[in-house]
Amino acid sequence: MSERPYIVGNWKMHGTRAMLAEARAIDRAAERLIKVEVALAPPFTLIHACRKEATLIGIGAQDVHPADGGAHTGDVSAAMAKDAGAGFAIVGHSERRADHKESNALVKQKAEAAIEAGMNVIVCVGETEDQRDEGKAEDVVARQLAGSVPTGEELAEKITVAYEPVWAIGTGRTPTVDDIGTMHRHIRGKLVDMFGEAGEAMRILYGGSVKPDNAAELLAADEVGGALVGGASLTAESFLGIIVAAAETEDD
Ligand SMILES: O=C[C@H](O)COP(=O)(O)O
Repeated sequence: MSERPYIVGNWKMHGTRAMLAEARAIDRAAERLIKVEVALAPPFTLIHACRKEATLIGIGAQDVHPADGGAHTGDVSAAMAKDAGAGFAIVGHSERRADHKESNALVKQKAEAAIEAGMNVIVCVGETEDQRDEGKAEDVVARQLAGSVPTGEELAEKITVAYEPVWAIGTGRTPTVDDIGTMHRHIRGKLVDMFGEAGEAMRILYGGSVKPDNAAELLAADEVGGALVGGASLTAESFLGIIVAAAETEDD
């Protein structure tokens, strides 16, 4: 893959202003960032401050509401997230699909709203353990892609897909490198079906228990263009360990 690896930290519901020091430290490791595209998705409450503290890396939102605005207590629109400093939005994370009963159709609306507001999107897909055990993982991911990813060749460069097997998130368990490669090739095929030639260049990230000590191996899997990192993105030390591993894959 020609593009630099894309390493995105998803802080989930972690972080007060005390965490800004971590964002600053990640940003200051500028010389290592040349070979790697790095971004953080802090909670909404820290987007503006992270954007001010960290000038080199991307800053994004973990979700957006599909509507432009209105009577939606507690929600944040794409335009509001962008105004706070977010350049991209994660949509369809399995925690939102599970905690908030988000359907594929809703995820697609959110992705469309984010793109309409001028942001890029990371659309998350991934099977549960039961679905994998039943041999349904590829079908589940195909349905999620068909239902959640906005189509149109001109949108391809704005969309990244993150494959996150639900059973690997926060568990310390990961699929084998072969299984990741198999699923990423499957996703690539679907993206080419959906976007034509433009689907060849779309980035596909792997997420689920990526750590400094397994990052090199996971990032080397077929069709893996980077990582969506949860727990190991919460300190600069561990996140930088993954970034360094990603940079080293580019040296090979
Ligand atoms: O968005 C990130 C993923 O859910 C992975 O989380 P994790 O690295 O803590 O397993």
